[in-house]
Amino acid sequence: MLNVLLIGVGQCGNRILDAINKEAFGGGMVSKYYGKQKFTSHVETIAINTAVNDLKELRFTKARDRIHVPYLHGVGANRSVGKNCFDENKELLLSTIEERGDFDVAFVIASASGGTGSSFLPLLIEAMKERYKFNVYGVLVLPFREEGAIYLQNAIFCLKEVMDGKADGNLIVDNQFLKHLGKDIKTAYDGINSTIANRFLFLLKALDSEMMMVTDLGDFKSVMSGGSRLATMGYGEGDKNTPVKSVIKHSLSHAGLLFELDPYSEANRAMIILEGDQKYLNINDITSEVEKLACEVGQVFKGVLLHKGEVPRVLTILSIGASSELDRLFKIGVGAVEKQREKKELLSEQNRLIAERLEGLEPVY
Ligand SMILES: Nc1nc2c(ncn2[C@@H]2O[C@H](COP(=O)(O)OP(=O)(O)OP(=O)(O)O)[C@@H](O)[C@H]2O)c(=O)[nH]1
Repeated sequence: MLNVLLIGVGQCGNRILDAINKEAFGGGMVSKYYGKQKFTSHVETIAINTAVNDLKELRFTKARDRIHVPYLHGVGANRSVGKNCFDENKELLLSTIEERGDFDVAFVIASASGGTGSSFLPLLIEAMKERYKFNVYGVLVLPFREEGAIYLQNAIFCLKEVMDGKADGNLIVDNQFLKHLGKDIKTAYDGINSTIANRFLFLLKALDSEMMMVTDLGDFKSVMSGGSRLATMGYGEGDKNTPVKSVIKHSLSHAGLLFELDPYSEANRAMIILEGDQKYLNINDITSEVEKLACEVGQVFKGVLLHKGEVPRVLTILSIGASSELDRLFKIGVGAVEKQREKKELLSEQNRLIAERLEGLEPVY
């Protein structure tokens, strides 16, 4: 049995962790106290935040799993403030992790664009990698593109830090790409968070199972460390009449992915995990789809989880190589930084002129 640690930092990371706990405990309001987690693995969860109200909002995460780092009400999207705050509280956070025992793998989840999560995530992963032997992965949520210049610049600097950082890899999820999951911001968040939660439960189940064809933590690491150190997930689910080929294709399509990617031309490595009743998992169909992807991507690991009576489901992990969507994001992020700089320069020029005009003058009454 694997020992897994899931950490959610900042409001977005906390909420996604809460959605995972909701799924894992079955969704009842008190099941976190009496219920048994659905995981095969032993899973510990920790929600970290500088804003106590964000922690209070969590409904499925136990009180003992919510760690408040005192800093009034969040760091206000300022990553420099967030980084200082992390440094001052690093030992508190690491000792909280150590109290939970030893782990085989950990995931740190946060938005790339806020203040707390996006500044803590790269530093926390670095600190964990320096101190512990287990693999640590980041899960980063990218902003809606219209959320403003500060969120955009935070996102590109955070992304750059994780691409150069110590994590064993990072999964990215794009709010903008998944916007269609809700008709307003609240339902979009709920839809995105529960989508991530469902895929996470699938992934953890797969990593801790005896599979017909082997994929394990080692293969996962190989996929996650490929390319830009960024990866994303795809998912497909069929019914008893859906050919497994279509379920695999769905997981690799726009409708199945968490980030805009052409898997055939932009992925570097892949892992495909199939689950269901053997009668729905035609091995020749699976092999031909996997070969098609492997021809373009290079390396594809595959695993099959057999469950009698269950409809076919597919989870794909794709490491991202050169990606046009990443390129676009960096371009608009750089534009946002330049605009911020211009505005700051204009303001300081205006202040200089005001000071110049007032020089030698006193108010007259
Ligand atoms: N998918 C998803 N994104 C969210 C959610 N809540 C916030 N976000 C996104 O997260 C980004 C803002 O980051 P937050 O997590 O709120 O910020 P924080 O890390 O708490 O940092 P500060 O509030 O600045 O201290 C924005 O891009 C939001 O769209 C959520 O529940 N789900």
